[in-house]
Amino acid sequence: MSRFDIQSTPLAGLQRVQRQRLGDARGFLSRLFCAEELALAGWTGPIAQINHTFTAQRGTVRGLHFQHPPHAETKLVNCLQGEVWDVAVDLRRGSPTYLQWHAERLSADNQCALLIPPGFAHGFQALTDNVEMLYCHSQPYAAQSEAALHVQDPRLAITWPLPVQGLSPRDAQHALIGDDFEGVHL
Ligand SMILES: Cc1cn([C@H]2C[C@H](O)[C@@H](COP(=O)(O)OP(=O)(O)O[C@H]3O[C@H](C)C(=O)[C@H](O)[C@H]3O)O2)c(=O)[nH]c1=O
Repeated sequence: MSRFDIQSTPLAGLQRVQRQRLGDARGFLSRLFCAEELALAGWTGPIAQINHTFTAQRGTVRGLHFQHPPHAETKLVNCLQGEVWDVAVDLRRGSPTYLQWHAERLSADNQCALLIPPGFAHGFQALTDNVEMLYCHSQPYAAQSEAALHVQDPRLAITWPLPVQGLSPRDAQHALIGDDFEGVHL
């Protein structure tokens, strides 16, 4: 029995993954990851690292982060507490949807995750206080391969449901996309 309802999005490879809860009088069991099922959605390797983040204040935005090869990664982004506006930006050089973005509301209630393929930047806005996120990464964190875009970059024109706030000092100073920006060469 499938434990995930996997749906495509307008950006090729970016998938909305809804977990199916197995509930009973005590509560529920929900599967976060299944190598066999998620291989069908494009996750073909082992999980390299799992991260847990807590974001205290509604309105806070984290992102837009990505890694260049050889550490370009697939991410499975889960919201286990609260609700977020989760954004992925297609940076794949040559993609017909290059620099386009897509967002999904992820929440503990809707049990939805976003499977983000290599070559995408990721960010989110907390829509509630006390948001907890759990990320599965197919590649290890590699600071030397990491890059980022500004969450309010006019070339992306991402709509954030709430006024952007709480950027980290690092996220606040990411450069805007210039004519020399080349995206991610996969
Ligand atoms: C991304 C990352 C960071 N770190 C270290 C580096 C810093 O010392 C510290 C905080 O890093 P940063 O401010 O980049 O973390 P976030 O802004 O919360 O980044 C997170 O939010 C955005 C939306 C994402 O997509 C990232 O994948 C996700 O990790 O954790 C790690 O040890 N592992 C990691 O994978």
